[in-house]
Amino acid sequence: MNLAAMAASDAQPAAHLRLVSDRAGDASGIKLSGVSKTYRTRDGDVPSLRPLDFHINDGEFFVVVGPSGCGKSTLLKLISGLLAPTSGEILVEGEKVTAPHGNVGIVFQNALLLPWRNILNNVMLPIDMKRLPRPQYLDRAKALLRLVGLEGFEKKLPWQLSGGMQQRASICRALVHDPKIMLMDEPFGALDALTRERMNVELMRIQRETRKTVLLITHSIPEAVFLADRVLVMTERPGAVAAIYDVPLPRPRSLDAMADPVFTELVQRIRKHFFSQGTLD
Ligand SMILES: Nc1ncnc2c1ncn2[C@@H]1O[C@H](COP(=O)(O)OP(=O)(O)OP(=O)(O)O)[C@@H](O)[C@H]1O
Repeated sequence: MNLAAMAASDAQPAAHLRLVSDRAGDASGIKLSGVSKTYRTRDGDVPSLRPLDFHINDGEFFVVVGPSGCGKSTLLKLISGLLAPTSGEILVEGEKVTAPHGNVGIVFQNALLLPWRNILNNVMLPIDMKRLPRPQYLDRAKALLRLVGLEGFEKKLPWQLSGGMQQRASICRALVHDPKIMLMDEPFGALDALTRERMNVELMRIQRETRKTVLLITHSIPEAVFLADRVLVMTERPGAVAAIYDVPLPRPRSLDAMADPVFTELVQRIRKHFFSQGTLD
């Protein structure tokens, strides 16, 4: 049975696990209308995303889970303007995305810090690349490093920091030009389990303090439920929306939230979308 059919065949979810619709018509946040992507290659077409329609609200923590190769990274590249959709339209803050734009900061799985630049100068990289006035952003870069607990490490080189610290620096780099939106592609996938949990708590705090809209991609269903206001579940490639779930856990959340019956029920429910394929943890 395919994922959509599986989702449809399930019994009606309890009220707190209900599928939710998008709040269309709002000009803020991110709005996708009929967005699809087919890669044209020498070996033929690779349909990667079927037409997607959803809206991410301003200030929302929105998490996408889906099987490997279903088009999650493609989705992120489309929203950042690094790729053009084959069909449809993406609006970020009410403006149509036609090219890479400054409304987003991106965090990848690996911190990708430049080894010859110290931490502060790595955080300042977008400012240097965009030729923005350095003095104006220097205090902001230092304040962000303070926010993520890296005060005193400004002059260190990346190899002198742990993996988790490097990833925190890369979050500062994504935020230094003060974008409205943070796009995160498996940001903690390369970290050990304990560091990853700590980074999740840290990330929620950063999002609360900076009030950014976050779109985060993960393979981990528990991580998705722990972090998200809403979780979008994708089908296998070409990816489509299988379901969108509200996460009604109160904020701020601590790791104790994972023991809440609402958390475990929601993890189970999302896992049902995948159990037959065994594609997620
Ligand atoms: N530049 C490209 N040219 C051709 N096909 C591509 C290209 N980039 C991605 N694809 C294909 O599109 C599909 C979706 O890729 P994408 O990287 O978006 O998936 P994903 O869900 O992020 O995967 P994963 O979870 O394994 O990281 C895959 O089948 C992939 O092989």
